Amino acid sequence: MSPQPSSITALSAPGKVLLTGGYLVLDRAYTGTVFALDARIHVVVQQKRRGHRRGPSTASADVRSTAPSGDAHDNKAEDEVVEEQDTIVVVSPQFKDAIWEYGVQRCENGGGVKAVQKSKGPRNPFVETSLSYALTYISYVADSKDFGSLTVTILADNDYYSETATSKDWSIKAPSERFVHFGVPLLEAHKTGLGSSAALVTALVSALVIHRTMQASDLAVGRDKLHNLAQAAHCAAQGKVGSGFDVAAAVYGSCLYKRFSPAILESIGDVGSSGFDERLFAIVEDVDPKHPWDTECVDFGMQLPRGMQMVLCDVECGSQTPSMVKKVLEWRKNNRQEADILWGTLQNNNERLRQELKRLAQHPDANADNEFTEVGALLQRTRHLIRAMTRQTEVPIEPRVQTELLDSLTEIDGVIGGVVPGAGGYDAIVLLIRDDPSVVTRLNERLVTYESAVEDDFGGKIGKVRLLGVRHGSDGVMNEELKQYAGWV
Ligand SMILES: Nc1ncnc2c1ncn2[C@@H]1O[C@H](COP(=O)(O)OP(=O)(O)OP(=O)(O)O)[C@@H](O)[C@H]1O
Ligand SMILES: C[C@@](O)(CCOP(=O)(O)O)CC(=O)O
Repeated sequence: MSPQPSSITALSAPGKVLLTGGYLVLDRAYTGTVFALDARIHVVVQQKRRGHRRGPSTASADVRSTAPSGDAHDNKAEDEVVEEQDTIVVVSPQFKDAIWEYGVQRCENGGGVKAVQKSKGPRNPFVETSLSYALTYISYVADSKDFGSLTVTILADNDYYSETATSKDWSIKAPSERFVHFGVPLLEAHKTGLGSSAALVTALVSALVIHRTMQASDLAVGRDKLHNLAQAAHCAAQGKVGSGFDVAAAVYGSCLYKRFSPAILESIGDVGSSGFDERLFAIVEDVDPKHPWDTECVDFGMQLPRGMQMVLCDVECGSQTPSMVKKVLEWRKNNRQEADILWGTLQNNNERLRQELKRLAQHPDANADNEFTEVGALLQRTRHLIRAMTRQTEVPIEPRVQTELLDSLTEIDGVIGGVVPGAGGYDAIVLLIRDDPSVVTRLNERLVTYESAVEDDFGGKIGKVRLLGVRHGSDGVMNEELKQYAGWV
């Protein structure tokens, strides 16, 4: 029997592209311009069973989170709890064998609520941590330890992953279907770098919190809390505190982003540690006077100027962002004077570019010739400075194969300019173009025969270059209608 509509909650959150401010945005002294995309990750939460917990009281069903794993007595205690447990089944039906089943463990001494994987197969840290964080917060604010059993379905728009034979086939056979099958396990799918984990964590924690503690209509007022919860869960799952621009875009949409002070999340501790639920509550509700949230998302929901569009080109490769970040930051530490000049000049130029985009968006008539000349010049200058950063840090931020690609595409009539977004490297590039189908046609024509002809300065290679279908989206997390999931949920 299908559940009643009121027992289903569906939300989605967008992917991102950091147009400017890569590396700079890790430091609060600088900013990043982040655009949300129309590629979104959807999460549908279905209530399977509510309020049926039998047997011992909640307190006696608590699990000792600090128990050594080999302890026979504690394993027995865990087994007993498993019988009582609510179960959460998470499925990502577009991928092979992408199903994770979790038991819900209530930890003692305010350790929170832990999602413990019961099914075999690889773990999914982003799903697992989002469940633990959201359930801990919900159980603290709702004063309820009873979640019932849930089924969670994750559906992602196509462009988060490179095409597979199955997804190509599927798109040809059913062109009007929003979601496709990829025919491979998730771990074998090549990500295109659009921020799937941030969109997933944001949509998942938001869907669970709304499902249990809010009305869908409360989304706008609850947005800051959902942001704080998603940042905390995303950092924990990644095992590091990044700048968080990807989560901010997933929550608020396109914006000028200034990061939060890392100290806000540094002493949260692990799920299960004593007092975790209070610490998480203080972070989500922003009530720690020593560490107030100081994220700045200015002009959120900002639009591109009328007549302009943004496209991305997948280069079928992918970069090792953490090692690149480590190297750039190390260089900056050891070359502070040079770095400050470069960082300052880049920030200045990026800010001018943002202001120009804003001016054009607010005054559509200011671009009478439809050429966006100043935007093109500012993008070229940003690239020039990024290439200086590449040379000085010896990190492939705009490696030669990407310079060649960007130069070649910028020559095309209607292409305003482009950059390697975010951390750069061999990830998808971003182009700003005139919003005219003929420009996309010309781009596709160039890409069909495009082959790199230079030797890369870092030994990198780009594969088949392909225009992704993704465009600027601007909106952050939002409620969704159920009918679009027919056949999947
Ligand atoms: N459809 C999905 N279903 C379940 N988990 C997913 C899905 N898509 C992504 N994930 C989770 O997110 C992880 C990928 O996140 P990661 O941060 O490495 O990449 P990204 O966010 O797509 O790209 P980038 O960080 O380069 O912008 C996957 O390993 C998986 O744990
Ligand atoms: C290098 C950095 O500034 C941007 C990384 O962007 P992306 O994941 O390549 O889109 C890191 C960060 O901001 O967390």
